[in-house]
Amino acid sequence: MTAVKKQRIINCVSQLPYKIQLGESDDDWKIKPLQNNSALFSSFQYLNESEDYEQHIVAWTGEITRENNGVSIFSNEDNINQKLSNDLKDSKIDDKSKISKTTSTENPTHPSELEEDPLYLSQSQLDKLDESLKEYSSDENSIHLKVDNIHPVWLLRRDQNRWRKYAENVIWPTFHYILKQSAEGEEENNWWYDYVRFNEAYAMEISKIYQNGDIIWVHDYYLLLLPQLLRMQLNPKNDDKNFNLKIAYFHHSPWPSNEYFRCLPRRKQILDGLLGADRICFQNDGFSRHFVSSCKRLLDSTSKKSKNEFDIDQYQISAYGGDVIVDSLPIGIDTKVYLEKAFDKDIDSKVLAIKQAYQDKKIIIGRDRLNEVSGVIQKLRAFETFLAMYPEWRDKVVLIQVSSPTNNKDSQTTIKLEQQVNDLVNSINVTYGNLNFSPVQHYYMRIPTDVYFSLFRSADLCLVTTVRDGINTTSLEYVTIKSKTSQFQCYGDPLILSEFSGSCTVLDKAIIVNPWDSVAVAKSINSALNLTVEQKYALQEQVWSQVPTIQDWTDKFLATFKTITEKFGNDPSSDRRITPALNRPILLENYNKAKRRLFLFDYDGTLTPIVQDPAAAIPSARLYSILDKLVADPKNQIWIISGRDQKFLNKWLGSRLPQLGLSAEHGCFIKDVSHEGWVNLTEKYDMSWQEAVSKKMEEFTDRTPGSFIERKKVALTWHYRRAVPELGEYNSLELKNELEEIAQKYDLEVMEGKANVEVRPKFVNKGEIVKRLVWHKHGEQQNLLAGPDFNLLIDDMPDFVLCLGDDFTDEDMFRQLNSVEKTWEEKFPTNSNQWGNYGIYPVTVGSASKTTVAKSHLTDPQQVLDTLGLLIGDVNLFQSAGTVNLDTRGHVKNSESSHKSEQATVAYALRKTNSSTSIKK
Ligand SMILES: O=P(O)(O)OC[C@H]1O[C@H](O[C@H]2O[C@H](CO)[C@@H](O)[C@H](O)[C@H]2O)[C@H](O)[C@@H](O)[C@@H]1O
Ligand SMILES: [Mg+2]
Repeated sequence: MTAVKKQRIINCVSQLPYKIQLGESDDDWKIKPLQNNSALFSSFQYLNESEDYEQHIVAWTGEITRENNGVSIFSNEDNINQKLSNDLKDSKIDDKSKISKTTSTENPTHPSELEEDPLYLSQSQLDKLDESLKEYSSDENSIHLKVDNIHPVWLLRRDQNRWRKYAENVIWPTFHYILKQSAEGEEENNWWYDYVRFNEAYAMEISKIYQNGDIIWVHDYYLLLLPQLLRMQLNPKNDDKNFNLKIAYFHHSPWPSNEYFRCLPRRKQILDGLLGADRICFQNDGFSRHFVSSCKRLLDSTSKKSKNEFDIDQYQISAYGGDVIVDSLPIGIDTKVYLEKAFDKDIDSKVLAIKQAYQDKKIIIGRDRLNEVSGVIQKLRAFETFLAMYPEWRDKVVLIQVSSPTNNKDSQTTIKLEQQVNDLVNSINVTYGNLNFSPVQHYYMRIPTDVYFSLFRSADLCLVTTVRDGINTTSLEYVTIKSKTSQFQCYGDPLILSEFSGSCTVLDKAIIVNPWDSVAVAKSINSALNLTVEQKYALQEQVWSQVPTIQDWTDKFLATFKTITEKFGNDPSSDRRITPALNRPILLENYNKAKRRLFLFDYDGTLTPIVQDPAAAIPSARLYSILDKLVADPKNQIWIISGRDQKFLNKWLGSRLPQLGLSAEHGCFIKDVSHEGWVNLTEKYDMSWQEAVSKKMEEFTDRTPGSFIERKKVALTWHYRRAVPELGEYNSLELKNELEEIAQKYDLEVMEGKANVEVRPKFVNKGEIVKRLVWHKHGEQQNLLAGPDFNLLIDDMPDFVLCLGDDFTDEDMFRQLNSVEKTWEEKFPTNSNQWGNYGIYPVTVGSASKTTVAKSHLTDPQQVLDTLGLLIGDVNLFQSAGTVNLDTRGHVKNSESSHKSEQATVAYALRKTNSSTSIKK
């Protein structure tokens, strides 16, 4: 019997669940488990043990450190943890000398030492580390997370935490409603380029292991560009119909309202990056709604709401018909493991120690990261208010607050926050404490899990006052631990939970508070501490039933994803092809190698952004400068193929740049490169239709305030951008229907443009123009009255065609180019280039989910100009994501910086060998 093939899942997370350090010798790798992100890691563990799945994990190694003068960063942390453990064990926790001041971590391996050490690892060291990691991660006997298939992402540049900067300094604050004073300065640009590289490095690693049918599951805000990059990297070969790229994304953090999200300068690239996924899932429906509204506002998407199989709201986001599913599913925890681990004998003795230390006192526990949104300040203020409002509790309640440092612990903001916390703690302890007792015990450190469990078990109340988070697993863990009876009566002690915490949408039966209202929180603390045993138990029963398990979360997520991919996969009416972003590095390589380049540009919405008034959509200085450079290269032929009339195109383009070829009114008129005369291709056509169409349009203009008619030589355009949107849209459909009747009579085409309806003769269109321009001897004068020359040899025609357009009328150009490519494949099968194609790029300008026959997309005119700037050498490759080959240090492969870095590695190794030989001597 053949074994059933397991479904492969490639889980992509920002960092491996391990910390890596290089010891004294060159191959002495030390690996330790990472403490945070335990909920997600439990899901990995679950999948690793599953019989149905074969899991692969792709993750960055995190900052690899060196042992500093024999002092391990691990031993330092262990020392700190040991200190708190000892405090608890020795019942010294209320020793005045320790509690009056905040305990904080001191870290002897300061990051600056790492900055100066660019970690020049030799290939053999890397191989050894790879091996050690694989051994460590799959070690059956160890207690850390076991992962059978681990694929580390190497990024070993100087200042390794550069890879975190954009995510942590720009995205994270915005997602948590913290607006930093920031501009698109050079520093932020560099962070962005690193962010793009970080995502690129993942795409590369995944492309090495990807097999058709795999589920790729991307996690959180470090990897927002990855879904789209994967669509670019993992394109089907030769339009393989069985190719089935399945990408799911889960967002662990909050998603902000559009008002905040749109402050991000790279907002469109971010949305576009994410929309490469088939499904985008959030912690709760509020976040999903924010995301949908960002797509609507920024990408002109529409959305349809329905329910999924678990009765959860889901949105089908469509921009011009393409679909991405957006929904929510709050993450859970491994309750079984918590219940096992928190109740072992060792922890019993620690609980006993704490209980004895606070024999006659109620214990309130708080455990948060120390950052601007965890609400530690709000908690302390509320506790202070509580002691002021309820004097009867003074000396009878202790708040043990454990605040763990974040990666940003050395930032000015965190230092200031730490100072504020210290001041508040001291002020409360001075006001309400005495010689023997301080009501607030603050520990600024990471604590080991046994201490964490013992504190939770000892607590009479847990206080979570976060002002914003994705989901607060601390509250889930607390409720879980309180669900078990034990000798220390820890069952059912209540939880006070902030209404701004993501978990409050899950644990809505907990005691919910507004952390900004310290009086209300103080009252809730008082009521919670006064609950009778029966009340506590009743409350606990309800809250406990709401805790989601990680197993359930994983199963539900995958089940829903299966339904989504199967439903769309089998539904013939659904066209959910997501158009990959244009692969800019390959385009650049192709451009540089090409000898005969043809550019076919639409104008409005492609070279200039759409604006209210058509007369105001004039070329920018940047566009002129790009066109100047493009036309100056004799290999290039540039054509603007637009719906605009000759007058407009002449005025703004032709008179300034006579080298441009122009086509006006959707193919009705044409003017050759470097010539002045126009030819009217509709000259012999009966124009009596104009009267009937104009009359109809006038009728609708009267009915639609703000609308107007643009009269060109041949085509007529009815614009409604300045009308009330709903009325404009509604009347445009009506008008279109009525015009169709006239169109049949005169053989016209009625086109729905961007907030317009246009009419022109059917036999001319942009595609016809493109056909004659491609089937033409490159560089030679056009015979404007003759058609395409199908007898040409491939070497006479362009070997690079970049066609850009944004709306429906441009699809004719793309369709034509696709057909040219097909014909060339048949006619000239041996003449394809090194990438196996003919250098033809039909590119739509708009979102990834737009329905189009183009092969790739660019988001907007700004990205169009960036791409053209890239070709003429004005723009850096990392202005926006492409897909680039990177070396292990994060340099573009074969680039100058990559070579320099390689040389430096060799020089470093040599220096090391020399110095060790001279010491030996
Ligand atoms: O083929 P194109 O070059 O893209 O031209 C298509 C139409 O573009 C113009 O209208 C559109 O752009 C205006 C300016 O941004 C905007 O106000 C309007 O709502 C859009 O529909 C132009 O006015 C038309 O003549 C072109 O046919
Ligand atoms: Mg356009």
